[in-house]
Amino acid sequence: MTTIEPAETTIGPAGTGTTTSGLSAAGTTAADVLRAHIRDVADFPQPGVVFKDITPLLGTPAAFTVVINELATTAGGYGATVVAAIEARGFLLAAPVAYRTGVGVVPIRKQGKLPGETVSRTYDLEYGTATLEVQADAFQPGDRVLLVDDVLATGGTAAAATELVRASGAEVVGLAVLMELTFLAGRDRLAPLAISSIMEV
Ligand SMILES: O=P(O)(O)OC[C@H]1O[C@H](OP(=O)(O)OP(=O)(O)O)[C@H](O)[C@@H]1O
Ligand SMILES: Nc1ncnc2[nH]cnc12
Repeated sequence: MTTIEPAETTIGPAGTGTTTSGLSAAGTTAADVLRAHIRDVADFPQPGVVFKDITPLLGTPAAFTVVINELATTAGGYGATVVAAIEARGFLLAAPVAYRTGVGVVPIRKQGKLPGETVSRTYDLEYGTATLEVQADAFQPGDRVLLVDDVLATGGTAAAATELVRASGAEVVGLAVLMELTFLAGRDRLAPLAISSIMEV
């Protein structure tokens, strides 16, 4: 496998010395970088929910690189042979993580989007109900699958995705997310699944 090291890029205000390695001389971590590029939106998509908007992160190449590299390191640590991307925001993260890690990416989509035979699960999330699907032949026997998403909240989405992968005959080695809303206890719901989050809220 070819190892590609991205060019070291300075991010943040000039002179802060934060780099794409995720660490600066001052000890800035990937969590610090992520926290600085998340926008809280009150009462979206419904009253009482504080929505964690990742669009500032997506729009800041150097910060995005730090975060993708961190997720790719996680994927390598789990020995993942394939990354499963949870629609929609998970797609934006899982594809570059798969590319960086040198593995394939499988889309886990909302209902009605995938052709051919699919496996599906309906679940509740922090603000509603949804159905996820994966193609029945998406995984090979022996695949070690890392689920990738932006947010772990109640864990409903990740639980459904885990069930889908297992029903397709593959092993889920873990879940990697940008952030975990700890007050919603998704981690407890998913136990004993291995979960890696860059930052906790
Ligand atoms: O842990 P949970 O309570 O299940 O919530 C987490 C999920 O909620 C959001 O997805 P959403 O369904 O809003 O879809 P989107 O990415 O298409 O916006 C988020 O991207 C996670 O997938
Ligand atoms: N508060 C939140 N912000 C962004 N995505 C979410 N998914 C579930 N809860 C969320």
